Amino acid sequence: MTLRLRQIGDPILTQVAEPVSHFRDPDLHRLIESMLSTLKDSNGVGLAAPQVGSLLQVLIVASRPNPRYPDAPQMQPLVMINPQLLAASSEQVLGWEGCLSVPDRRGLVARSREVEVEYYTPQGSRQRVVWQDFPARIFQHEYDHLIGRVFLQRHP
Ligand SMILES: O=C(O)C[C@@H](Cc1ccccc1)C(=O)SCC(=O)c1ccccc1
Ligand SMILES: [Zn+2]
Repeated sequence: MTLRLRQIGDPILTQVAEPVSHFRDPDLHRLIESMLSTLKDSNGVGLAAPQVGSLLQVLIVASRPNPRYPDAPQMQPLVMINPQLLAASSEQVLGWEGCLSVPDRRGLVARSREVEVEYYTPQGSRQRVVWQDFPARIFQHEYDHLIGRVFLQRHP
């Protein structure tokens, strides 16, 4: 089922998501399936649960080569539950971003070039990953969604 993508102005996008506590909850797995199909239908490279109305710490990173990042890796969508940013390089890079919740807007955003992340898979196993460049950028964009930050949004 494809879920409605919340747009800028929807208060849920400025709230902080809660950690997942029950990995065997069938609602969690229904949410993950819905996010994967929403991501596919929207042709995005990332998605965070608040964007589909769920204040849970679930995000997906799905880098693929594209006109702005032609050497981006082609990734199977990676579902990350309760992600934690363990380290972020002080070296930052400016790059173009879009947001499925802010249609028709592109913006230049400074992000750490490298991140180290710890997360849980839908099966509940703890993993660590180190990303650079576009996957690192996508992660930081999605991680912002989990703490109620939307790119280019200036709080009045
Ligand atoms: O709103 C989102 O979280 C999805 C967003 C993720 C993102 C794109 C670009 C940089 C960082 C994070 C999108 O997928 S926007 C639409 C899109 O498909 C796209 C935009 C720019 C480059 C490649 C794809
Ligand atoms: Zn976004």
